Amino acid sequence: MRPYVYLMAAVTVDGRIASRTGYSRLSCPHDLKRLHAMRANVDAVIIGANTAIVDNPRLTVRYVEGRNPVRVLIDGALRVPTTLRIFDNSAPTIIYTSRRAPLEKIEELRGRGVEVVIIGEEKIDPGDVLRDLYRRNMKKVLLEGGGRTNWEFLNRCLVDELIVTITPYVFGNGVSLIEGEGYPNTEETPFVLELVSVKLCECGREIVLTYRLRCKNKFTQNI
Ligand SMILES: NC(=O)C1=CN([C@@H]2O[C@H](COP(=O)(O)OP(=O)(O)OC[C@H]3O[C@@H](n4cnc5c(N)ncnc54)[C@H](O)[C@@H]3O)[C@@H](O)[C@H]2O)C=CC1
Ligand SMILES: Nc1nc(O)c(N)c(N[C@@H]2O[C@H](COP(=O)(O)O)[C@@H](O)[C@H]2O)n1
Repeated sequence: MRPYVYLMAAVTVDGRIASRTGYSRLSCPHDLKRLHAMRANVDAVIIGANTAIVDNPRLTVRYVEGRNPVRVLIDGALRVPTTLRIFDNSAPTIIYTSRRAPLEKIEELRGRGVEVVIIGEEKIDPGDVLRDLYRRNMKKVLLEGGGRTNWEFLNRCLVDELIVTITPYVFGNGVSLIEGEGYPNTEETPFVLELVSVKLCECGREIVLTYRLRCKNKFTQNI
């Protein structure tokens, strides 16, 4: 068993979530409210190491009323600095890392109340992460990027709903919503996307697309 997985992001018209310099503040105030309402609705928010390093996010609920989700970081090499805001104790934080992680860093973080879970030899299987979160009674989680982490989950059919806000910008380069090895055509994807809704954002210049993902039978993960 695993939690239901939402993937939420703001993209430019050319599908980038960040520019080549790492700039990613694409959401307007209403879109941020939507993001924070989603955070308040889920049990955990998951990010990858680059997002943690580049954005130094809080991952708390601030623009709506609601409780903070558990913050989950996936960092195979445990290369994030220990000074990040997600280690500030304003909400629980769990790190999933591998046996490659430096022991001193693990000890330091554990000493500061961060839960460090060693899972895997090098690469972390996102299915293992979801199974572990489910065992901790987490039934709904939000994947908040970045592109590489999105690919790791999506490529294994581990995303149930995709909520993407298209914002009125173009970067021409940078980080894509999904950053992976890619698919050669529209047939060879492990999933299909079913359109659920198209909404104009309250700010007036953005479009919010919601898709449900259906995993093609032969790719269904047995978790
Ligand atoms: N506009 C938006 O909505 C958002 C934009 N961003 C932007 O995305 C950018 C970062 O994206 P990316 O560079 O693609 O990196 P990322 O944030 O997806 O992190 C990738 C890293 O996470 C770790 N990781 C992820 N999955 C792993 C696994 N299965 N096993 C082991 N380690 C794993 C690895 O260290 C990997 O290099 C940032 O600039 C950030 O600002 C991030 C979230 C939302
Ligand atoms: N939905 C969305 N829209 C954007 O424009 C974004 N830049 C992001 N980024 C995500 O939000 C995190 C920042 O969170 P805090 O404000 O620090 O709580 C960032 O790290 C990305 O995960 N998302």
